[in-house]
Amino acid sequence: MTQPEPAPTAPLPLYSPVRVRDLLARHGLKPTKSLGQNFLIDGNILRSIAEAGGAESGVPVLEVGPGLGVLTRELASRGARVTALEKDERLKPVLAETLAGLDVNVVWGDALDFDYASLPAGTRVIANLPYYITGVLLSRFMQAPGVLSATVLVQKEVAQRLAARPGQDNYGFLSALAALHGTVRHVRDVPRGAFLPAPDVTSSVVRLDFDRSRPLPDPAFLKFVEAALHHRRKTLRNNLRLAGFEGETVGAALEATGLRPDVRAEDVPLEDLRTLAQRLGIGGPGVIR
Ligand SMILES: C[S@@+](CC[C@H](N)C(=O)[O-])C[C@H]1O[C@@H](n2cnc3c(N)ncnc32)[C@H](O)[C@@H]1O
Repeated sequence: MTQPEPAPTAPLPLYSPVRVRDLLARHGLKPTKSLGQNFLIDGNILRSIAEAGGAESGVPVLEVGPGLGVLTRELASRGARVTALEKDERLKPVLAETLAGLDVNVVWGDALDFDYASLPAGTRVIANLPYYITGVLLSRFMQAPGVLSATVLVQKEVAQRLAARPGQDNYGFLSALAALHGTVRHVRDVPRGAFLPAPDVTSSVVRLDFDRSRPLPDPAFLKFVEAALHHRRKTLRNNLRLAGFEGETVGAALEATGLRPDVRAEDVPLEDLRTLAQRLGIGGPGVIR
């Protein structure tokens, strides 16, 4: 009697831990901690990042750090026009394998050296960011006129900082920067187990939408805000003095703005920082919007 043929089993998806381990082993790779290499191994999370980020047919998408290509595949299979920036050239043969048949523009090099101003209008950034350069990258996306939104996986603590308002825990320069460029929405938390290897902390997906109908904030004003919030728990007066402003001038400007002389930097609304900056002669037309 002949045995019935075993039913064909569906191949495991690319993001499954077995496939990810196999890819790494076959290419002789170990994730590099200093490059923030924590690879996603959870299909639900991948899909929710792609969906929340607006990866749709014909949409230009920028991904920083494609890694093994699992998120990249998800984005490209939805028809998005993906450009992916990757620094680790050891991943060349991996991406050649995992992105085979897909039209993805992989740019090899440091994302910190990329010219974000060259991105086409309507670009959506969608990425599981290397955590060690999250802040710098977010500020580059905010300041790139073509970028409409950034949907990114970041440490939960960074997500909280992005969404914080003056007077709240975690409020600081990153929160002010985000508020000056648009809005922040918390999409979901992501447990450590969704990555291989697991990072030390919980992560979150956040979506930042940038209002491109407004001019970009004046760089001098941004510098002023950064200085004002440098030691956020100290007084605003002290921070501005440390930044080189003369104590009496700051005192008079605080009084004229209706702020207490000992107001803590983290409690000052952005509108008041704008008024104060104008009183101190900082920034051009972008200061008041
Ligand atoms: C958190 S992993 C994300 C990998 C993949 N997208 C995923 O979700 O599984 C971060 C990726 O960013 C890459 N990377 C780190 N620093 C970079 C840099 N300065 N420029 C470009 N890519 C970088 C790492 O090599 C890694 O592939």
